[in-house]
Amino acid sequence: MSSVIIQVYGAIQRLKQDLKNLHSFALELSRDFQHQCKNSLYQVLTAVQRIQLQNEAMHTFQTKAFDLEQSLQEVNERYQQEKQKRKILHNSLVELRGNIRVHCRIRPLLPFDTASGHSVSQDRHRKLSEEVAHATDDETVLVKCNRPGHTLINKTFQFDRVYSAAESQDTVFADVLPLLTSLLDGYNVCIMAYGQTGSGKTYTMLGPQSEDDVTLSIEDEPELGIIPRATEEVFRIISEKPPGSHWVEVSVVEVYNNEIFDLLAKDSCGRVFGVKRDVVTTKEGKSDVPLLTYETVENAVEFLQLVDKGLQLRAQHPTLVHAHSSRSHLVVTLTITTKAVSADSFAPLWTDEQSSPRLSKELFCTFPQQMKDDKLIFPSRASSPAQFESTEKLKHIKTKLQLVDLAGSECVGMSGVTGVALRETSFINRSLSALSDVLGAIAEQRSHIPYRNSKLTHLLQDSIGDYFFCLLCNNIELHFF
Ligand SMILES: Nc1ncnc2c1ncn2[C@@H]1O[C@H](COP(=O)(O)OP(=O)(O)OP(=O)(O)O)[C@@H](O)[C@H]1O
Repeated sequence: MSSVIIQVYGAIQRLKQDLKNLHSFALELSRDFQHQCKNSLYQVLTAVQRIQLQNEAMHTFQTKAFDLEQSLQEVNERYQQEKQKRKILHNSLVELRGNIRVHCRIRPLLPFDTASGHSVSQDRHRKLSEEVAHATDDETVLVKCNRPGHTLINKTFQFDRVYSAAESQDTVFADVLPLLTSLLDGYNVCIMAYGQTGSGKTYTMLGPQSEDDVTLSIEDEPELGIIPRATEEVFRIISEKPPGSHWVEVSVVEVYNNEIFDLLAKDSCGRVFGVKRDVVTTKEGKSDVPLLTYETVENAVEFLQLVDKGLQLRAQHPTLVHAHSSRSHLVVTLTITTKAVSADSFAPLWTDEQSSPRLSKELFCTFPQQMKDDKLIFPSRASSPAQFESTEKLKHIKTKLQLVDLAGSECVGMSGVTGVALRETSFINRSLSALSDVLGAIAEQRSHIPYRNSKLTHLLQDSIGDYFFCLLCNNIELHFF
């Protein structure tokens, strides 16, 4: 019996020991578990805290981004408003100076003016070697009219600006520059050189002409004229606009004996040859030359190469005064197409109040019919930019820059021309006279402007109607007095 009790007691002791072991194992387990839970909880809490911090940072960032976006929008709106104001001010300034402006350039006395090769009389030799016209200030030219059998008369003529013989191509171009900004603002612009044969029209518009290759930039040839300089400037302005928003097409024509010749038309071998074209008025009242060749150009170099090709075909004949006289009017047209990004991207620049007739400008007209000291009023017309003629539906707006090197005017009686040359001279003088009529009609604000009286004025109709800038070139002789 006692051995049974002992066995039971032993079993109870072992069970106790097992229970004790189990208990301490359970304790250990629970301690581990608690520790792990604590760790996980800590990690979860840290992660939550991090997320909270990130959320806060995100929120701050979002608020800042929103603020920045708003101020960017405000700045952008202010920039657009300032841009509109700049356009208004710029174009008002251009208008205040006059939609039609006539500047006079006197060219220096050159060696060939007195060269013995000239078949001129002794009397003319004497007159040629003395300066008969000079600038008395930057708006006045004094001309000594000293004709055989007449008493010497000094006449003064006033222009918007007079350039003396010493003034550079740079100075002349500086006055043209603001018009190019207007061009990109949606106005058509016409810049032309008018004057007697040999007076420096081609030099002013293109630069010195050589038999060699065309000069391709102002760095290579500082004497470059208005045409290459204006093109460089147009491409410079375009480079500041969004890529692909503007493109430029070029046409080169000459008006010879009242006929229009396309100087960029190519034959089947790709060679350029002058093809006769006609000018018509479209149903929108614009001038257009059907089938005229337009070449797209990407930069001023490409443009000059094209113009150079066209120039090879231009009619030239020697006159008594000038061995390489251009006998045709050269019209280089840059058509700039602007992609309108939105309906209001070409919002009107003028309010009604602003478009009311502004300053009238007094000019002495310098064209043959008005040379007899007539004082004409050239009002500043409140012309609308070309874009206004487009409806909102249109996606593209076209503006034209027409650069014109007119044929030399000659006094038929004094130049001694005969035959073909006489015919050329008579056509040249008739078209210049038609140009004078058009400008007179615009100046007097007549309801009918006789653009169609000559192919030259018909061709230039759109640009003369907006901004017209004429450079009256003078050499030492002024035959038309
Ligand atoms: N401001 C100037 N400075 C230096 N040379 C000039 C200037 N103006 C003109 N010349 C030179 O005078 C000559 C005649 O000039 P240009 O060919 O430009 O005359 P034009 O008016 O175009 O003549 P035409 O009507 O007969 O073609 C050229 O040799 C030209 O280089």
